[in-house]
Amino acid sequence: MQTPGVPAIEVADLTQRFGTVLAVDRLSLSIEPGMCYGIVGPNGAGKTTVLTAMCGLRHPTAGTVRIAGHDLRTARETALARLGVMMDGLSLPERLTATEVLRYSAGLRGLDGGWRKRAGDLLEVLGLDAVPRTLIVEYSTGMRKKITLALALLHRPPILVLDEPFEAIDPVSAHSIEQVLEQYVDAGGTVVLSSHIMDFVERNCRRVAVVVDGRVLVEGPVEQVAEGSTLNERFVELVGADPVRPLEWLA
Ligand SMILES: Nc1ncnc2c1ncn2[C@@H]1O[C@H](COP(=O)(O)OP(=O)(O)OP(=O)(O)O)[C@@H](O)[C@H]1O
Repeated sequence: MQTPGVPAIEVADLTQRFGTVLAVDRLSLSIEPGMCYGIVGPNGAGKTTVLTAMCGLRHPTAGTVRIAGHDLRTARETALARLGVMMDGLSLPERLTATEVLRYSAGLRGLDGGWRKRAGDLLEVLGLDAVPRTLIVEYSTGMRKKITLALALLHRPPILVLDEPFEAIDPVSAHSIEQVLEQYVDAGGTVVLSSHIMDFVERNCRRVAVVVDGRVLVEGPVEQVAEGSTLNERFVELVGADPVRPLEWLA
């Protein structure tokens, strides 16, 4: 599915400033093809900002992003054609149903007729086939997340970039999504995702980067980063959690 030896995604010295805020600080990552790669970190650490730059949705202040060897600045179209993206805030055609939105996307991408079977399968496994007449504007947060995932997979890209794919997703749907991602990686696909669900990262990701204050604090195989603890325990240890002082008005 991808060229051996060429990283699926390579980020070098990525820096992102928002005014006086340094959201990402010379961050570098190299993600080999054919694995699920997790990016974890506390709120505001810079995970979404890194994924946004990986998808070419914002030009970073500095640094480079290569997708399958293609520099996003000089070969943007070729690079982005390899990606399926699930990010909050991506606009959707609100007055269409799920099937219509998938048909619209297939048309824009010039996909051959095989998209119909894939669209039907995706709607079924994501449980969106139960509401065929519902317009996107009427969707809940979790349903929007699911249709965005279906759109990300429809053209069978070799690389998926997913920002918090399980946020607002019910446990049954989360189980289905996990199985879809497993199949995708088993077939040679690369998944790069951010998540606060450490259990998922531990079960499914081969490597993980712990990002704090826009920098990579630790990176490596999940078992190595966890150092014999659970990833959750190790995360709290790494990030540092002070005990919450007693709030007298709660007593
Ligand atoms: N568009 C923006 N304008 C200004 N500041 C921003 C913008 N986007 C992000 N930031 C800031 O950049 C920093 C990193 O934010 P980011 O959303 O990347 O963190 P995150 O790790 O994804 O957090 P969370 O886990 O809460 O989703 C934060 O300080 C945030 O306030």
